[in-house]
Amino acid sequence: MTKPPGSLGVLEDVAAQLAGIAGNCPAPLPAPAAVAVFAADHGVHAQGVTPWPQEVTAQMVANFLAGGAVVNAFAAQLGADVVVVDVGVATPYAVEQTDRLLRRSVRPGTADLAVGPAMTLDEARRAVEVGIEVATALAADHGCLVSGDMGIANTTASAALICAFTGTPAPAATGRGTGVDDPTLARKVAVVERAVGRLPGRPGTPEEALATLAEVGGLEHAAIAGFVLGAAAARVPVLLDGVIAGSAALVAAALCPTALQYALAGHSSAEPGHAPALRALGLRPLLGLDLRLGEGTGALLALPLVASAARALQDVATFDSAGVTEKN
Ligand SMILES: Cc1cc2ncn([C@H]3O[C@H](COP(=O)(O)O)[C@@H](O)[C@H]3O)c2cc1C
Ligand SMILES: O=C(O)c1cccnc1
Repeated sequence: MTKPPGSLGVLEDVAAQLAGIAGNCPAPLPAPAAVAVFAADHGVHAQGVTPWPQEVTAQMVANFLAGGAVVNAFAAQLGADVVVVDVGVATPYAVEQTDRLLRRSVRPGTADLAVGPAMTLDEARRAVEVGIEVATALAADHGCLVSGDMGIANTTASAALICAFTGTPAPAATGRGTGVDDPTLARKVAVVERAVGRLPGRPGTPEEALATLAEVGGLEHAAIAGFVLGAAAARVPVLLDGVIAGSAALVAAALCPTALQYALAGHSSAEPGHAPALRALGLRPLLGLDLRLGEGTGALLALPLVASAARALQDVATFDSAGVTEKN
């Protein structure tokens, strides 16, 4: 390529990764892209770990379908499709059925992870399978999958998963989520500490990973883990969003380590657990914008970078073809 070797920095790694994923060089453009917003509720909401009422999850599902959320704005900017996957929203919502809403509820929200298992092993497995199914279907007509999440209180479950899988102490992995005050943050840390304290230790096997997910995770975390597995199986790149996706990717990595070779981290979230999660995954975030929203927004913002990396590999002339003299 007509540029000094290495001059595209991290984008060269991205281009090589895309070529590896496709098994072809140059890789196809990561287009069209589809963001799947996995929505679910959390029994741990009862512990007062977030100021937002639980019904906001369902209300945001309606907002996503109406096109009114930030993820819709960013997706529109990039020509990406948005689908919403209900894996366990607790509040009923009345929306017109469209093919952009997949009703795949495993249960109407998890149980309170502060006091016992969030879900059964079977429910965790079924939610993982929803993610695999969605990724498989989207990969048939999309060149890039993007993870999104919606679930009031889900940063608490994310922190618990990150502690469980990386050994990070609860105070270092637990953050302010939507912007909680000091007393609420202290409650969150205590809840995460207590939940992780019930676990037998760091999960090593896939069975232990599923058990950890069932004990302290969320239904959307399970589905996003499956989404990563499904994207890898379909040989399509999957762009990960923030701390919810990062914690879910830890589950995916424990279920199938090679699956993470198909994943890119779109950005580094302001939530403190995200950095140790990405470190454990060996993923370098493409953007650092102090975002803390979720929905897939940070991953979508990184999509033009990934597309440009692929485009450069496709379009840029070689020294030979352009008649440019090589360095001495
Ligand atoms: C209106 C609104 C839109 C959102 N979109 C994403 N989240 C994000 O915030 C929630 C997690 O934060 P916490 O653990 O503090 O509850 C999740 O729903 C996440 O997707 C939202 C939150 C709200 C309130
Ligand atoms: O990192 C994220 O995706 C995030 C952070 C805070 C709240 N919701 C999502």
